[in-house]
Amino acid sequence: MHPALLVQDLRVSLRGRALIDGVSFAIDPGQRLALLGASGSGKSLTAAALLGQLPAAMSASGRLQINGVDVPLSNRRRRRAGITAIHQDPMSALNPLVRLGRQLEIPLRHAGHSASIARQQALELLASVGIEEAERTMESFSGELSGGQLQRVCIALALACRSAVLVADEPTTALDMVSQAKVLKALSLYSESTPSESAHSESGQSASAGAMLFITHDLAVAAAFCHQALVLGSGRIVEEGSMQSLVEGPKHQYTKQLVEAAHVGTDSLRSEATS
Ligand SMILES: Nc1ncnc2c1ncn2[C@@H]1O[C@H](COP(=O)(O)OP(=O)(O)OP(=O)(O)O)[C@@H](O)[C@H]1O
Repeated sequence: MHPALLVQDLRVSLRGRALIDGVSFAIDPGQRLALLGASGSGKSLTAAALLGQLPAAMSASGRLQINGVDVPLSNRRRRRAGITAIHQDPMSALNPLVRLGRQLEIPLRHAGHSASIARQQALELLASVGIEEAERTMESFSGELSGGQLQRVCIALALACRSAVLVADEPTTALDMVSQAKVLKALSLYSESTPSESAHSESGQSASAGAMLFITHDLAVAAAFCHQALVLGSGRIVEEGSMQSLVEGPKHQYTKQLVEAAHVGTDSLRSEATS
């Protein structure tokens, strides 16, 4: 079996300066890999390279495979190749002139669903990410929603695409704790669903459970949500392994600090709650 996502020796440079320097990893179907690292370590550039969204001045080399098929890093039409993004900035993903319901229905219709099934699934996806007034939201334009609502619509849109690989860059930062929990649940259902359960079972298009690259600064969320972790430092991998081994026995200085800070945060919250 091929990994859903294979990245080998990824390099990104800008005017001869290496910003990403030989990053390699693989994610199997149904697995979630946390991409951790200090600010400026190269997380977003790694995601941008995989998504074909690097700034024009940068060049990328290396190998990218999705479900065993090579995808040229120069190819910008990644959704067709089976990789979709959840961006930090929802406005960049949504068309302000098209009703949100229509935007959600387009990938579902492309997958071969009838208009009524596509509408039903769009409503279900909105509900799954905690949008309470799903019917009204379907009729709305992006300018009529709050930042947190828009972020959840973007997540629903990414799930509607049902790609083999989902790249989520800090997908829950703008959300309250309740919404965050709902979104993480919806994302985990996406990565765990099998062909018979998937949104595309009707058309037979979806091949297997989704793989996810999950970029976050929040170790607690990563630990609860991801199976594997990879830590970047100055564009290189400085630590990798199972999420559990990373939390229980961090080796690199940055990872140790991250684990320590997470403990300090939890301990101080606990002592505040009990004092
Ligand atoms: N458009 C750009 N032009 C020049 N350098 C850039 C550009 N974007 C990123 N870089 C540089 O590439 C490196 C990696 O940046 P990147 O945005 O990937 O970091 P990050 O790990 O995602 O950080 P953060 O957690 O703060 O989002 C940094 O040194 C940054 O200064």
